[in-house]
Amino acid sequence: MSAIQVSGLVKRYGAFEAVKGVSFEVGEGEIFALLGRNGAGKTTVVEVLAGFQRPSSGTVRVLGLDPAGQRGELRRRIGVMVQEAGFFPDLTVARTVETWRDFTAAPRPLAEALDLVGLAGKARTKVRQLSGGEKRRLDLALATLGSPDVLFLDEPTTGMDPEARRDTQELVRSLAAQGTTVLLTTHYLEEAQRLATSMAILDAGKIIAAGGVAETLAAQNGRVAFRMPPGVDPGELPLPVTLDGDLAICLADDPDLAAQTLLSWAAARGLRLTGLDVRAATLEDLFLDRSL
Ligand SMILES: Nc1ncnc2c1ncn2[C@@H]1O[C@H](COP(=O)(O)OP(=O)(O)OP(=O)(O)O)[C@@H](O)[C@H]1O
Repeated sequence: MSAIQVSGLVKRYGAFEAVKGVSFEVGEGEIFALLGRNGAGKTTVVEVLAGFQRPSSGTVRVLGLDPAGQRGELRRRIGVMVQEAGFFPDLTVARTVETWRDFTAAPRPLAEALDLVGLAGKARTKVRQLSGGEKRRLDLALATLGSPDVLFLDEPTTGMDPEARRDTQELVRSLAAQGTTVLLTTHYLEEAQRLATSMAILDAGKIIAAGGVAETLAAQNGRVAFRMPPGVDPGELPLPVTLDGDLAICLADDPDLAAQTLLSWAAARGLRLTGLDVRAATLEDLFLDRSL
């Protein structure tokens, strides 16, 4: 059974339709990334799934439950990390976690909760003295306190330094390996590519691309870029290119083969292709292609 099912979800704020008929499913233990630029509707979808907002129409199920109608039951089984956590600034990190433990069924011990997110050394620090990235980590400690079956992470690594981001990604991966289903939103396409098994790209409230990350990328063209040798007309090249200044860009489903073809062509003419850059498709390419 899918852990998350979204079918024809519409969410209106007054006359404004923020989510316009979105459908997707997330399997148990899967990491699913919801991508999209600012205002695409990602947070709205998470809020509906977590039971903070009612859908205007459409059906949403999390662990087979209706988040709006069965919120109490669902709350024990999900963890939510939202973009702006409402901490008490004068409580210490330890007190904050202890307070949350009181409201959580079968919570992790305090030390384990802090250790999990790398905040063990900050137990006695007041929340208002934490950096932005440390606050995100505290938020993650609270979201994972009850070892939830489904974890919603809205931009979990925003504001974190590269090391904390890596640690958080590692934690998300290990939680998923233990069976937790994770739905995350992110602006970092590289993060989605590294973590998620499937994804959907939202644009202005609609899904414009969705599927398995590996399959979607395999269907996307890779890219060969190089500086145009002086005096060469693009029409002379063995493969079609587009020009960006003197940078020639060739899109190809097999970029290694395209690079070989171009290099052989250049070698036969005694030319060099400087600045040669060959790479497989990334989510970034897909995102730029689809949101034009
Ligand atoms: N409570 C609300 N009332 C009115 N409009 C809202 C409300 N919440 C969100 N919106 C609008 O709905 C749209 C989607 O917002 P949402 O926060 O879901 O986007 P997002 O993809 O999460 O963006 P970001 O990446 O900036 O967090 C935006 O245009 C936003 O202004």
